[in-house]
Amino acid sequence: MASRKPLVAGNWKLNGSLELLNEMAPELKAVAGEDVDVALFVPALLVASSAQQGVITGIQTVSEYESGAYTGEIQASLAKELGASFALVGHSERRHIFGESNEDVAAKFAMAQQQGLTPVLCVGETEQQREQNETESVISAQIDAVIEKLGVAALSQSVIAYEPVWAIGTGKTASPEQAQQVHQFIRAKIASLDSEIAQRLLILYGGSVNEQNSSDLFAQADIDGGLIGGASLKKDAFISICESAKG
Ligand SMILES: O=C(CO)COP(=O)(O)O
Repeated sequence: MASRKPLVAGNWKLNGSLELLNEMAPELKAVAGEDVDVALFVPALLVASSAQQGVITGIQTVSEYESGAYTGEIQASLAKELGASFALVGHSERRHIFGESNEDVAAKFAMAQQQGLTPVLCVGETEQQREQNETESVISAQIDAVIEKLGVAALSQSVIAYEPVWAIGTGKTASPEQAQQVHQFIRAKIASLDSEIAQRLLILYGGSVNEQNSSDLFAQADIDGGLIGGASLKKDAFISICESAKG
């Protein structure tokens, strides 16, 4: 079985500051190492500073357009040039607040990859969809949009983040068993198309991860780290979450 190096990534969303970045960067580099990769999805305007300080850096969204008359959009190629290595695509806040469809997300995934960024495809169901037993079909459709556009091989250069919408920013974490069940479903779904890609794929969990619950979540067989919102803005909490992902 392929061994997977855990990745813990902070998603600062529309929060944080240059000051916080300067304070956290040295400590994040110190905690990262052979046992865990640590990344930060900072607001776009902080990407250059974060990367210059040697932090593995991601951008929170990219435009599906390469360049041109699209005022306000974020150019994937420029994020790459400024030192980003990852791009979040399809975060539930982009899907639900900004109306991004599965097809939009697949287009952003394609553009990120085309420009040399590793896309982190966020998937997850709402509370209502879970209650109606639609979790697997919703997540399948979110992943299939990418596979239909680019083929399953595209997933070999990507990361998937399972973030149940009902667990984001609510303090209601999925239990380790609930999360593992969905992670296992995602890996099995991809394995049915390509087992090697599935074995190597990092699948992160996100949604109210904190320093109390991270160890149990990360101990699950198919959970390869986390995507951390609120707790990634608190230095000590975030460092302790990163530590807990080490074997
Ligand atoms: O959306 C998230 C990370 O992308 C999760 O946010 P919280 O950790 O604040 O629930």
